[in-house]
Amino acid sequence: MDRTASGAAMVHVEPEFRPGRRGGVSAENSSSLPSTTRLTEKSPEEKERIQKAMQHSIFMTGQHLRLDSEQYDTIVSSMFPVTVTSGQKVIREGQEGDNFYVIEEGVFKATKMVGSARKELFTYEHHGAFGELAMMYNCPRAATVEAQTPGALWAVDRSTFRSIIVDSMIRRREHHEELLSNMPVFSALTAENRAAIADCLVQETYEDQAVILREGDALTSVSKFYLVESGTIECWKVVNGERRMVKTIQQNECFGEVALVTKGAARAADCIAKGKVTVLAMARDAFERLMGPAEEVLSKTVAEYTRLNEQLAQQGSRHPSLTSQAPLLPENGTAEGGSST
Ligand SMILES: Nc1ncnc2c1ncn2[C@@H]1O[C@@H]2COP(=O)(O)O[C@H]2[C@H]1O
Repeated sequence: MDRTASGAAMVHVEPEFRPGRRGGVSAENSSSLPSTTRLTEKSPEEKERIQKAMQHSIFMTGQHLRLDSEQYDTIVSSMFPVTVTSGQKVIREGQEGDNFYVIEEGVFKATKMVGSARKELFTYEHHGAFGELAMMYNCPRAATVEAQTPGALWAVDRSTFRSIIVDSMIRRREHHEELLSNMPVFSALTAENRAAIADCLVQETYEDQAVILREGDALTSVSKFYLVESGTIECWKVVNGERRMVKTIQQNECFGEVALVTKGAARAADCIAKGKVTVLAMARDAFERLMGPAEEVLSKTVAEYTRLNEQLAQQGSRHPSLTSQAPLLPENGTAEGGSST
């Protein structure tokens, strides 16, 4: 095994698919992928290396593409390692795109011809990703990317990349539409409304005790509305100076609607993951744009919470069923806005 300048191990492979290199070939999701795609099970060590490499890519962390955990896993399974030598051109401007690359290690310089001179665009210092534009827009490579040191990359080929993204988007929409059809809050919506909502939902996962919303937090432009896909949310609220668990929210139910419906009110309760939780989050602007037809249902929910809170406030002592060991809230912010997978 070779070592790069910084001493990290590099795996030498040809820049092509390596079927079944480690473990079995995963059949999951493979039916809609090109026949050339090999989904290879990655070892825990490889997964860690890929995850580390992807963390530094805005594109791959989903801020750009909004990959959910399923899409992310499929991309990881289809990745194959590529090693390059110093001076090697990984991508040539003007050529047809072959692969999308995530940097594990190495320095790479992107340049472009401007007039008769080659202009430096960007230097990737051991992290980042490149090569997505030609894949997504079916256009020639917009720049040349050359290794400045020996490097290690993870690559996804063009047709796999395209079909994972396109196919995952379709499957994700269908999955979301099915979930929405089981959620009472969406019962008044038309199929078209639901399809539009399905497209803008982003899956987020939270570990046990993660604080998703915190009572008293003001709404911001990145505030969200949440649908519980799996798991349980505990809602805690200060009532008469005492912090109590006031509600549990389960699969197919929603939370975070009160502040959005009452426009500008602070979050009315802490919403905390009980065990591992998966939610579908809807951005505030999408909520305001798309949830109009659900206004009546949402207003009823808000009225029910108001009634419940009045009842709780009138209770002289703690109701046993409403109390339990209150989880300590971390000092700093909530998970809202930054924990999509
Ligand atoms: N008793 C309660 N009063 C108000 N909101 C509650 C209560 N119990 C649970 N919640 C949920 O907790 C969420 C916190 O954020 P929101 O106020 O936007 O919306 C709130 C409701 O979805």
